Amino acid sequence: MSFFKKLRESISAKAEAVTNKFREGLGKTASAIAGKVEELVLRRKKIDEAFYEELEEILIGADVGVTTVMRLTDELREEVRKRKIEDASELQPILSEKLVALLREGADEGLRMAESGTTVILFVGVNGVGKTTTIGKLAHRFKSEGKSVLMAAGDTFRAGAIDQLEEWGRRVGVEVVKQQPGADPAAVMYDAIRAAKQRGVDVLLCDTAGRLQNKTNLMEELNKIYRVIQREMPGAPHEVLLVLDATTGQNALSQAKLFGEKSGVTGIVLTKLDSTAKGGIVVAIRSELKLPVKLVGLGEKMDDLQEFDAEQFVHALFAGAIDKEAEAGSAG
Ligand SMILES: Nc1nc2c(ncn2[C@@H]2O[C@H](COP(=O)(O)OP(=O)(O)OP(=O)(O)O)[C@@H](O)[C@H]2O)c(=O)[nH]1
Repeated sequence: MSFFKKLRESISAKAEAVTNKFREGLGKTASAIAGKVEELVLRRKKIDEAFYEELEEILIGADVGVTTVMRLTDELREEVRKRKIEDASELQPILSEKLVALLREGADEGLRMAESGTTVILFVGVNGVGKTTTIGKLAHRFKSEGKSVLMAAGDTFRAGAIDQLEEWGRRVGVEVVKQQPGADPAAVMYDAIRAAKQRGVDVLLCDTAGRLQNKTNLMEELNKIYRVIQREMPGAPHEVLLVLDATTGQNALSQAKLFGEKSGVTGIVLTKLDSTAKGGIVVAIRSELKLPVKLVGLGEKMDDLQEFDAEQFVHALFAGAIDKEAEAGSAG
């Protein structure tokens, strides 16, 4: 059975609404990757060196990252040799198969939740990447699953950050633990953990500051927050999620390297995938950082946050080709 067929069957078993979200949100990246690959296949027809070169350009242009692209095309060459393929049109399903495999590598899918008591999730990342929005969306998600949620306004540095979180709190009906602007964020976390324990809250979502002007201070501040949370609630934080803006492309990758080394990041949230044609950055993050992409932002609305799913992602990218194959299949 062709990989597209298998993928289509696996996807159709998943919730249709989620599939549509991925398809809508990834439209720009799909044109930049699958759209161009399709055009290349039609134009070149045969798989030769020039074909691979153009394919590499397309993938690099969509921010898949040079190292990952080289790895992918090496794997493709080997597969093409093994299967004795000459016709370029047979390559699309193999490319998507390789992408799914790569995105799944060592993947620890889904958020890690506490076995009992409060799950604490700490969000880190530079200003403007979408941290507050992600926390608001996730609070909404947990609430709609019937969980009790509390948010901690740990960004005491940026004017307006506390208000912004409170605004989300009002919108989704979740309380925010806060102190005055300029207060010690670790003290906010202390209060928040105490409140979460007292009230038996299911999930505590913690915002942090993202100024990068002084890296050492930021890392020290994050470490202090981490230590307070750990001391007050052994086993927490259950996740430290680094929020990255997909529209910043390779810059997101360097932010991840910067944060990853020192702040105990356990996973990535990639926001604004809907606003970029360079969603290939997901693949680069997965393959170059060995960090799982746990959540993706696919729009500005409350329910535009999805758990990352390698199959959904690749299916959304190649949806056009997959639909065509399905039509051809049903016609024949
Ligand atoms: N299109 C789109 N926009 C998003 C997404 N996530 C966040 N945004 C927008 O990105 C902008 C910045 O989001 P914030 O949540 O304020 O960013 P932040 O990281 O909290 O910023 P600081 O509080 O300065 O650290 C807002 O206009 C959001 O609406 C997404 O998935 N898609």
